[in-house]
Order: sequence, then C-alpha cells, then structure tokens
Amino acid sequence: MDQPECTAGIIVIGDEILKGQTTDTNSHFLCTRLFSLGVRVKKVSIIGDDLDLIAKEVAEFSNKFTHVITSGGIGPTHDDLTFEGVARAFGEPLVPHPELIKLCQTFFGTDDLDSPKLKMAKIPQSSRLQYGISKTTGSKTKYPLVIVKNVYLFPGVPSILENAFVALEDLFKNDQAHFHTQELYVDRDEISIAGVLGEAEQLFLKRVVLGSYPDFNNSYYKVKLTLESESLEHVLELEKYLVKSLPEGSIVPYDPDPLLHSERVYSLLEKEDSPFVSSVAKAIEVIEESLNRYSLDEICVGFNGGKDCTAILHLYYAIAKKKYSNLNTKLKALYITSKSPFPEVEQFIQSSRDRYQLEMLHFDGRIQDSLSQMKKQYPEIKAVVMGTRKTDPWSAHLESFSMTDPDWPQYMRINPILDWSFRDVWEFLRSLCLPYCSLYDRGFTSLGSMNNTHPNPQLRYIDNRGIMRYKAAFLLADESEERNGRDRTI
Ligand SMILES: Cc1cc2nc3c(=O)[nH]c(=O)nc-3n(C[C@H](O)[C@H](O)[C@H](O)COP(=O)(O)OP(=O)(O)OC[C@H]3O[C@@H](n4cnc5c(N)ncnc54)[C@H](O)[C@@H]3O)c2cc1C
Ligand SMILES: [Co+2]
Ligand SMILES: [K+]
Ligand SMILES: [Mg+2]
Repeated sequence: MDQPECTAGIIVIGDEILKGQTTDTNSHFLCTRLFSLGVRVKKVSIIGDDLDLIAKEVAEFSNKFTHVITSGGIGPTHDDLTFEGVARAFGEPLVPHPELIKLCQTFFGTDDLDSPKLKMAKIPQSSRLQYGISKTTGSKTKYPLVIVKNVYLFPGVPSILENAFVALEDLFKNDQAHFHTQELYVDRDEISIAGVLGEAEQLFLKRVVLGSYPDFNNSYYKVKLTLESESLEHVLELEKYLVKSLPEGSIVPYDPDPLLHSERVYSLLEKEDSPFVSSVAKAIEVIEESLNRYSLDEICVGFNGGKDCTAILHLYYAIAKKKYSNLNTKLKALYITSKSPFPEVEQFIQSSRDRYQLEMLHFDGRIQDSLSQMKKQYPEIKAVVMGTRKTDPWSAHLESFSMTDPDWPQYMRINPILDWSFRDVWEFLRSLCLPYCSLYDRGFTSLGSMNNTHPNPQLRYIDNRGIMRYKAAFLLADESEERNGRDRTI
C-alpha cells in the first residue's frame, strides 16, 4: 500500500544570509540528513528577521508538510523573532516556560524576566521541550529543542544546529521509506545524452527519480546522474537500462570522496607488478620512514598546487591517517607564493587546504628567504616533504633524504617521488580520482608563474568548429616534452 509521503519544509531565518554576509550551510546539512532519514524535503525558504514573514511562512509550511524545521532567530537580541513569529502563526501568546527559566538561570545567572537573557525562555504556549541524546557521549543534551505542533525550532549557528539535529534525528526518521540511491558518472555533455535520459525518464516514470547534474569543473566526468527510488530493484533496473543505452565507455568510474577512501593508496600495490607499482611502493616506503624519523609537528609538505605535490600531499595524508588511526592534528603545508601566481593555482591551494584541513605555513617572496623566516616562526619544523622529481632542473643528484644545500636554511628535504615519471604522477592522481589544479585540463603540463608558463604546444589541436584548443596534461604522449610550456630561462 502507498503510505502518505513523509515530507519536510525548511525555513532559514536571518537578514545576514539575505545580505550575503553569511553563507547558508544549514539547509544543505538538513536536506542531506533528512533525505537519508527517508524524509522528502519539498521546499527551502530563506527569509529575513521579519515577524510577519516568519508567521506567514511558518503557518503555510506547517499546513503543507509533515515536518517544518526553522533555523535561526532564537537568540537573545531584538532581531531574534522566531519564537514570536511561530506564536503568531498559530495565534498563541508567548509564555515564560519554568524549565527554560531554570536553564537560563544556570547559564546566565539571572531569573529576571525583563532581562534580554530571559527572552529565550518565553516560547509559544503550546510548545513542547525535547532533549536529545548525544551520539558521541550518550548523555542527554544540555539544552532542549523547542517544538510547536509540527515545527522544530533550531538555533542558527551551524555547529550547534548540526549537533542538536543529530542528537534528535530519530524524531524525523521515516521507517516506511528508505531511499535507494545510485550515482552514475558520465563523461559526455548533457546535450548528447539528453535523448537517452528522456526515454529512460518515460520508461521508469514514477518508479525511479532520475536526476542529471552537469559539472563543468570536474576533471573526471561531465554529468552526474542520480537514480533514486524506494525500490532497490527499480534502481538496479534503470541502471542496467542506462548502461545499455548510453554510448559505450561513457560511464566512468568515479570516487567522489578519495580522502575517505585514502587506504586505496595501499590497494594500488596489489595491482600487477609494473614500474608504476614500484614507484608507488617506493614513495610509501619513504614517507613511512619519514614518519618514523619525525613527528607530524616536525614535518610540512611543500605545496605549491602543482601536480607532483598534489600527489605527495595525498600520499602523506593517507599514510599519516593510517599510522595515527585517529588523525586529530592538522597536517602542515608550506606555501611560498611565487611571483604572479595563476588564480587557478591559488584557488586550488585554498580548496586543498579545506579538503585536507591543512595548517598553512604561508610565505611571500624568494624561497630561501621564506625558509629563513620559517626557521624563526616555526622552529619545530625540521623536514619538508617535496614533489621534486629527478627530471626537474638541478635535481638529478637528489636522494630520498637530502639536507638542503649548505648555503640554504637547513631542512631535511624528503623526496618520495624522485624516480616517478610524468605518467606515474598522472596514473596516481587519476586512478584515485584526486582533484588537481584545473590548468592541467587546459593543456598546462608544468606550472610556473603566469609570466613564464603557457599551455604545452604538444597538446594543441583544432576542434571540429575550427577553434584551437589544448588537450588535458595527462594525455601528453612524449613525456620529455613536459616542460615545453615553460620558458627556458628558469
Ligand atoms: C623546502 C625547499 C627547499 C629547497 N632547498 C633547496 C636547496 O637546498 N638547494 C637548491 O638549489 N634549491 C632548493 N630549493 C629550490 C628547488 O630546488 C626548486 O628550485 C624549486 O622548488 C622550483 O623547482 P621547480 O620549478 O622544479 O618546481 P616544482 O616542481 O614546482 O617544485 C618541486 C617541489 O618543491 C616544492 N615547492 C616548490 N615551490 C614551492 C612553493 N612555492 N611553496 C612550497 N613548496 C614548493 C613542492 O613540493 C614541489 O613539488 C628548495 C625549495 C623548497 C620548497
Ligand atoms: Co505501496
Ligand atoms: K539538470
Ligand atoms: Mg615539478
């Protein structure tokens, strides 16, 4: 039998979001969690701190959806109007709640009902208070959630909202429904597969929801398809249909979260013996040895956004995560800004910092001066893991562990990928689906600064509309041409 759908609406409240001063992450968080709980979010509304608007939106949402979740506007200041707005939506007065007064007393040391601190204790008359169970400690949460009819009033601070929601999520769990989701990644333009998708949509109408999401910045696929249904069987059936109907080879393997699966670095060693496998084995050995010699505090990764150190960073992360099974110190990365860096490179460095949660040791100027400065500012650092390869200029003599030259600030240079080829680097990055700087997809094969680096002429081609384009770096056939995009002076 068909159950009535379990739905939700989310109302995000706050002027700061509409002014662009704060990015709303709460609705994304809530949508993700609710989806996995079997609840269909039907609408997200973002409104300002406006009493009438809050009241109107809450009344409408409460009528339409099984659950309504509000975010924000329950603090102590004059512009926090959510309690009042919800009360107005249901034609109820605000009344001080004895339990909340007691809590405010404990937290703020006052029970003066006129104090702004007690504002949070005045809630709509029919409110219920619900404590959650912390999933980490197993104990009752300190502060209760206020619920009015089917409206759940969450605080707006993301970390608090997230913790509170997780502690209370059993309230929303829909046992009738469990969505089965499958993702397929397609390396074709959306236009060229639209026909097949349209036919699939018709054939599977109402049984599977088929979503198509183009991504113009991904190095591995162009369109992500989502197949979603309450029946696993139907999902698998549609998957089979798409595999059969889409152009051969257009569905590509893709790992959206290579950091979560960082142990795959070790799985590479299980492949059939090859120069690539030996290269990876050697790099792992060198980094493991470094982590025996130095603590995480004493090492940083030399990271300038290039492909080599992108590989290094991931190796270092994977190995550190394995060694310290609960990696709770931030890994350190050294970034010395070059003269006129590419914005694409800087953007990639930022996103890598966020992805790997790096502590960035950031310097400007000549490398030598920056290292002297690092000596003073971070005296604990003893070693730098680098993506240098023997084919780099002046690097043929280097070893896995080489101190800097005598006239340089003294650091241990750790060089795990000295013997890797250009192709090894790309096989590593691409087989793990690691994000890399977008310039490499536009024909750059070696990155310097903007005034000495161009796309590699070896990758140039004329497309079918007569426009000159560059193929991606990993397609470079002759690897001795790697530096063909760099001016000779460097
Ligand atoms: C920590 C460190 C120590 C060095 N010690 C010496 C030395 O003793 N003697 C000497 O002659 N030269 C030294 N250099 C300079 C180095 O040999 C190269 O000249 C320089 O890295 C540029 O080489 P490349 O063009 O091949 O760049 P890349 O191939 O981009 O550099 C190789 C690796 O160096 C690191 N790196 C490069 N640039 C940066 C940056 N801006 N910020 C952070 N990390 C970076 C990365 O790990 C990168 O993978 C050192 C550089 C660094 C970063
Ligand atoms: Co049914
Ligand atoms: K779409
Ligand atoms: Mg290099």
